Amino acid sequence: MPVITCIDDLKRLHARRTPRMFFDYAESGSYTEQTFRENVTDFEKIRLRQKVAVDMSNRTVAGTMIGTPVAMPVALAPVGFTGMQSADGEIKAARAAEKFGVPFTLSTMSICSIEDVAAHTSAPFWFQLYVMRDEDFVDRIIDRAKAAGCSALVLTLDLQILGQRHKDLKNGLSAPPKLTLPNILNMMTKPEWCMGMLGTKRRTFGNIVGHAKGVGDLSSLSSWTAEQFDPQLDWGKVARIRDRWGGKLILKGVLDVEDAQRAADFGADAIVVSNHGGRQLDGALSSIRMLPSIVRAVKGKTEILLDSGIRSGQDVLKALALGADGTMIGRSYIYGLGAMGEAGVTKALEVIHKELDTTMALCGERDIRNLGPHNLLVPKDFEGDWA
Ligand SMILES: Cc1cc2nc3c(=O)[nH]c(=O)nc-3n(C[C@H](O)[C@H](O)[C@H](O)COP(=O)(O)O)c2cc1C
Ligand SMILES: O=C(O)C(=O)c1ccccc1
Repeated sequence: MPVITCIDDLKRLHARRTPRMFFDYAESGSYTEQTFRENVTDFEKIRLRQKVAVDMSNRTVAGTMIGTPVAMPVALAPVGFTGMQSADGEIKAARAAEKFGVPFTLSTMSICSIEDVAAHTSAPFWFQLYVMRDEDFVDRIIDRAKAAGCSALVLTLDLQILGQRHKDLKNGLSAPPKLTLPNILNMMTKPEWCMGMLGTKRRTFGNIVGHAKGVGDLSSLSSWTAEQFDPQLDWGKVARIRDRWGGKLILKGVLDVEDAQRAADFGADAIVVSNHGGRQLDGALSSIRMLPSIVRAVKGKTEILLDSGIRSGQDVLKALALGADGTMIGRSYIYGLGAMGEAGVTKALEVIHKELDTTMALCGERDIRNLGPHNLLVPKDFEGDWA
């Protein structure tokens, strides 16, 4: 068993143990990948203020997210195809999150269905909705999430049409994977993954296949998305979904001050400041750079979560100190899942928890709720002078 000390170790192991098409899918951003890269490099530009000779005993990084206690304010973000990174991946990730005491979010585009995940966990999870053209399907999946006891609906607003990720087209990404000769040869070098997949029946989109009529051919994600996702999604339709759901609502993919204000006025319990991990609008600014202006506009009116680019506890601390109430991680836990299944997701959470706790102590803080701009050194031009 290799020694894992950081998220990057999990990423290397993920690349080694999981078929190329699925690792590449996770590791891609859209088009030139500028936004994907800057999500990470912009975190590096923010520096931390060291404080010494401060009592650091009895520390806590525990908090709450949308009113529920959490071991740390870090939720697992919705990730499509999770069950292709490792057999039954959504169940593994949900179990790891439950044991750790953080929320798990199940994607509409998951391999394990809502019902499957609910049957294999006991903590309520969050359900992420993509709005399809088929309103009956949308109504039914909302009802299914309610029936499964999901504690929040995460409505994703930044992907009605897919940003192109070049590698997915070259690899012929699909679930189940297309058995071309290069794919078969590559899979033969990943024996543990193959054994897992042979041992499960869950190899395609469990929330959709068998539930939506006329789903068609799912092998090309971009044309499938264009056919199935509702391009007319607007605030009116968001209201219809809010009313049908009736529970806690989180609006995901907000990257603009006016949109954040709209979401807050709309009564969202939380927003996720996100550029979808750099997978959608290439050229958008990083989420962390957009955070301060959104905090100034809506702090206290709706809970502010942030994702895109978090690879460490230091990154979580920076987001909280800049005013986020909580964070979500996507790739950081997917690397763990692809590397070592459920144990790898647990490892990712342990790594981030330990880094967050240590970094908080070295900043001279004992309670995560006391973090603020006083802990940071932010370059004067960080937010940029954009017209
Ligand atoms: C492989 C992959 C699949 C994703 N699938 C979904 C999805 O199905 N629904 C969704 O709302 N967001 C999806 N996202 C976006 C994540 O929820 C999250 O916003 C993003 O991963 C955050 O960036 P990070 O990976 O740098 O942490 C996906 C991200 C990745 C990397
Ligand atoms: O890949 C993604 O980022 C994503 O959200 C998605 C969209 C459509 C189908 C599967 C995943």
